[in-house]
Amino acid sequence: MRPSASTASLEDAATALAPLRRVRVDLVDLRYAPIVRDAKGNRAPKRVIHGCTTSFLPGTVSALMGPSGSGKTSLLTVIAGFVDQSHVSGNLLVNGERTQVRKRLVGIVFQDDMMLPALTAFETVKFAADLRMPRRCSDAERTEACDAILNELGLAHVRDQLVGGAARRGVSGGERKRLAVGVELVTRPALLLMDEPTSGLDAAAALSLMRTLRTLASRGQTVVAAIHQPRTTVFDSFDHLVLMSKGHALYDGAPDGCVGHLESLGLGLTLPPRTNPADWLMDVIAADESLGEDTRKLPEGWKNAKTQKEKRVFVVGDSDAPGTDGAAGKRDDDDDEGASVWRQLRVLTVREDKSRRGQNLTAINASQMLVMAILTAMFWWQMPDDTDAFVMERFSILFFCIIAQSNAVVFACVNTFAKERQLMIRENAKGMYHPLPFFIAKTASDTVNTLVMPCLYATVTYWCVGLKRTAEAYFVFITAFALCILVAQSLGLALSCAIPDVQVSLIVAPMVILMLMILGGFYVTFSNMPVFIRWLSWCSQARFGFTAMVVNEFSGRTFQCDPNGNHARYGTGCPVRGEDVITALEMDDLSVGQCLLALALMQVGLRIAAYVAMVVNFTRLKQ
Ligand SMILES: Nc1ncnc2c1ncn2[C@@H]1O[C@H](COP(=O)(O)OP(=O)(O)OP(=O)(O)O)[C@@H](O)[C@H]1O
Repeated sequence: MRPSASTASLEDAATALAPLRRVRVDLVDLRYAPIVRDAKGNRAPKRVIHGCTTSFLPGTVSALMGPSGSGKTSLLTVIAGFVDQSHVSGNLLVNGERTQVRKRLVGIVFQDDMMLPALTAFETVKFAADLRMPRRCSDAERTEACDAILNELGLAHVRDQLVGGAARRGVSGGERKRLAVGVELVTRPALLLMDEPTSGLDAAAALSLMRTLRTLASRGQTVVAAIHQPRTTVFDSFDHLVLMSKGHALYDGAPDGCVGHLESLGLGLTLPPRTNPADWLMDVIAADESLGEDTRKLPEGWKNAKTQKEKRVFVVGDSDAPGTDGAAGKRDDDDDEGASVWRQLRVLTVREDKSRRGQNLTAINASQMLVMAILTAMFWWQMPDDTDAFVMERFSILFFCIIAQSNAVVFACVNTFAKERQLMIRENAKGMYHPLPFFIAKTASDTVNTLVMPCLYATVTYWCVGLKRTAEAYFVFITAFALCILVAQSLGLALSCAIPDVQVSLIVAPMVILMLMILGGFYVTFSNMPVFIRWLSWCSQARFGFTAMVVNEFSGRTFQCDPNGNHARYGTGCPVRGEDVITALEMDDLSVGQCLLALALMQVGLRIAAYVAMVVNFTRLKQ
């Protein structure tokens, strides 16, 4: 890569896309049996790959083809090292060495490519480059490489267009697939694995993508694509075909030899004229699968085939594999890992912020805040501060502020994290970053973005309804409110991280927050709560936030008695002392400072709990 020049030339593209080294992968009787749970909850290994022996060579495009459930995706994830290795047996050889492919040398594109819809095509590739390119690369070199990649993949015209998604139209399906390839190319991987690269694309887009894969292979990349039922043109563009069914290999060799092999088995199989071979192969496999596992003919047919016996299997220790750099040919670039932890933190913080582009300060959010503020102001407008008739109203508006915003924040947090976590799991498995910088970046972004609208609402409400009119009281109120909102959000995040099922966390989180609200002391005073549950109020952020606000609002004040009112609840004296109100509400056991400290500790504790749950649940190697 050359350090200067802003426009990516063809030469730049060639360099940016050429793999760092050439890698040959040999599978020798590779088996994969993950532990699965049945309906009764019993755990047992499930044989997903039954013994696969094949070779993937640099400079070639190989296809793993087979019906749904044949094990194509599983084989790709096993090769990429994305599965629990204790469930894998047999040999996986990389340039003759029994080892896993180094993460920096492999790029994997999943069927459901996950990208952040609010980023542009260039930003998507650039963030990947910032996280994955060698540390010594300058920013200019990264930008140059990204432009070269976009040019090469035919994406220059959508460089500054948003990726988009279901809610917002962005790049087309074909462009999206190519962009997913581009994200992987930033590390110049030797081995590119793709799951269903052409699914959802029309004939022209599918062929164009295949041409791109061929170009990559021509530069020395080893390309392996799992594909279900390709069109004839796509089928013809492969160099190598592995036909699979229910974890068994049915054929392995040149694509044009596959039909001949099946026809030669003596099963009366013949490709009808003017038929797409891929369609016919799927029909033949479906018929064979319907015979049942013990009476199937095709797996046995391949085991006994002459071509199978003649296949040269690469052996352990043979590091002079033809067409590779050999195990000894390891290059310095291999050792240059991606971004440092500080760089990861910086890049992820910027990405987190950009990925929320258009989400926080939208017209809808602002309108929602305005409507809520108008409604609140209407009901509690400018309460007189010298009569006890409005003591109850002061009390209720404080709690309403907490409850109105906490629920919305928790729900938004669970929803947002549900979308982010799959991407995080994938990127973490690819070794793009450590979970800690991701979590810190998320916490920083959450803190800023979550508070803007609720604090605006609380500020407008505070002055409209006529709460204590001093700057100091407002400052305490907004601090208690902000901490309360942040703790509620952290609780939502901790629950999302602890409960891997999104649907369950969407049900549990609002229930927990409602429970904590009831424990806040507004609806039921603490002494009237059932003893067995009263202690839980010490875990309620609403209790601390509400107590801080009540003490802040009422201390040091006196209220004249309304002649028609019943002030007995707040003490016998008249005028009513604010301290008597606090005592009557059973909120005299904690000071404002203690409440704020408790909220701050809860915030730190919940974030730590969320991080631990995230690491335990989401950053293990699993897809
Ligand atoms: N971790 C796992 N736990 C349970 N079952 C698994 C696991 N991994 C794979 N399988 C099972 O292995 C079989 C093969 O799945 P795989 O996704 O590899 O098939 P595929 O050929 O890629 O299918 P498709 O074309 O539909 O994507 C399926 O029955 C799947 O349920």
